[in-house]
Amino acid sequence: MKKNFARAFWHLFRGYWSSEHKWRARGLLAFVIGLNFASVYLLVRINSWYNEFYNALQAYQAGSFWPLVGEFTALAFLYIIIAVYAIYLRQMLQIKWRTWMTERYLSGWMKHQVYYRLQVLGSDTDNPDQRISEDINQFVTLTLQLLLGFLKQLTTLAAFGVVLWNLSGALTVPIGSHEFTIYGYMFWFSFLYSVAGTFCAHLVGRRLIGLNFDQQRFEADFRFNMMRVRENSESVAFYRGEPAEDVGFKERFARVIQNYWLLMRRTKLLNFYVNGYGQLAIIVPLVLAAPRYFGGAMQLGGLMQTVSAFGRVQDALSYFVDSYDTIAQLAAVIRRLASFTEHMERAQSLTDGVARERGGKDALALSGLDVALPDGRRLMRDCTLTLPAGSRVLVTGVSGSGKSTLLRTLAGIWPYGSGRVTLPEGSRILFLPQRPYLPLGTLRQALAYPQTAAAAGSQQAMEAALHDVGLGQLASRLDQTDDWSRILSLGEQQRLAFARVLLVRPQWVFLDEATSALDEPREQEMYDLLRERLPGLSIVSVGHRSTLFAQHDEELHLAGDGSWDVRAIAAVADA
Ligand SMILES: Nc1ncnc2c1ncn2[C@@H]1O[C@H](COP(=O)(O)OP(=O)(O)OP(=O)(O)O)[C@@H](O)[C@H]1O
Repeated sequence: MKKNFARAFWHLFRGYWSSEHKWRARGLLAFVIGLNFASVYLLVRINSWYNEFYNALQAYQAGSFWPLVGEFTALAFLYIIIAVYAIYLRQMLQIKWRTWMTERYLSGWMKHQVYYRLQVLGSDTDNPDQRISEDINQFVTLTLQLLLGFLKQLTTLAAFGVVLWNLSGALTVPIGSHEFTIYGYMFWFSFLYSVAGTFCAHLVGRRLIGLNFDQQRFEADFRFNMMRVRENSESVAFYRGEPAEDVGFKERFARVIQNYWLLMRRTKLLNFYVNGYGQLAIIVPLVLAAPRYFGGAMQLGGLMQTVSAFGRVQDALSYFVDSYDTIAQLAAVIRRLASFTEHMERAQSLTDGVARERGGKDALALSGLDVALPDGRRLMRDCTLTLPAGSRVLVTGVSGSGKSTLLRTLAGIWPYGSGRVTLPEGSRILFLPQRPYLPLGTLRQALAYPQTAAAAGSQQAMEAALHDVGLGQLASRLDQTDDWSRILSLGEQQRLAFARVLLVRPQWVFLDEATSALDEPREQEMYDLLRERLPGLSIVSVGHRSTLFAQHDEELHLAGDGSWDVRAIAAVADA
């Protein structure tokens, strides 16, 4: 498990650091590490300044006062510059790394229609949006934070450990008739103090981890509940579901508040402890060093330097123990990202069972085509068929017989099956799903999709296309940005999709229940429009309505058990 985890981390980590940006990235990282070392060095210098300064005060050396204040100012100034840039440059590295990873994941998610295949594979529970936006950010931030933090605190511990050791001298403790000498006793005490202190903080604070986790969960539930209502506002309004929703809201919000009270109480306890511990940390080194001070082995300067060094060693040690929370967080992020990466790689490497090529002169040819489900069940078996240019074929069959899946196979987005699909060479092909997708943005962008607004056609062509499909009233709103999939009725959206066909001017069009929300006269108008404006257009439609027969010449019927047959529509009508 640990080995897998380390491998997963390495897999996610190494990409950027061995990419084309590796030298700049490594250089920047080395520079940031160097700045961190420099800041520790300056802290050591400031720490020994305490010694000189307080000794000068104790000896009433007025002449040393201003030079020492000047030295402190210079050291502090340098420290500020270094501390600020260490953070600024770390963030720069963070943003570069995140950009690189995000771009990689976005292109991986888009490549080979992985965003769709993940759904087909049933791996969509992974919330790709969250993985790509939040988890990558967290992975990068936490990794750098831990890596640089560890290095810095390790250096601090080593540097101030030595300072403290040198300052402590030896403490002789008489026990019975024996005398024990503890060398570097201040160092050992600071060590024990931090370990014991952090352990107690853990005892008091560990419940907070679970409580915080629950808090996030309850907040998310509450938010999700409101989002559901927003998304389904019309249904809720029709049902007059406000009282039921109100109960749901209150229940979920009560959980948020209840847990927050627990969180507050536990935080109060922890704050008592943390503040007490912090105050004690001021007095403990003084008490420990006092015997040497009063014994004359140490001057005021040494005492003050000891207090400061004690604080640094203690901070550094606490950092290691406190980091377990961050490590746990990073571990969770790595687990989520690793499983997402694995699913994505699996989806990418899923080879299409059906060979797809361009070549048939103007004709669409299927040879030995099997369309299957992920579990191996065949929806269509051994289909060999040639549809010449200008064909108008209606695919029929009972619900669930595989009509849409056949279209997916022809579109090359369905990986399960075998055989060969040969698409007409050099023809433009367009697939229209039942629910047209309208991207965010202006109506012009929605109309142009999947082309860009600039490539789709002139203002005139767009307006004409809207008029042709009976949406002339929208022509003046082409540049209006809105949530068009909410504003337009499903029937209007379907007509917009027909306007897209007029703009793309394909030679082949595949319609998957693309007129299901239109009334029959409108449906006929749309088919007539295609015939009139795009003569020679080949049409393959999926649909249930009997009126569709009149728009097609042939019927491809799927029986649902894998068998299929093609018949001329006239024959169907005569029968
Ligand atoms: N991603 C998937 N994973 C597993 N099975 C699926 C998946 N998508 C579709 N199916 C199954 O494939 C079968 C055919 O579905 P398809 O949508 O092609 O049918 P259809 O003939 O178009 O139905 P309808 O007329 O109801 O639209 C159904 O039994 C469906 O449950």
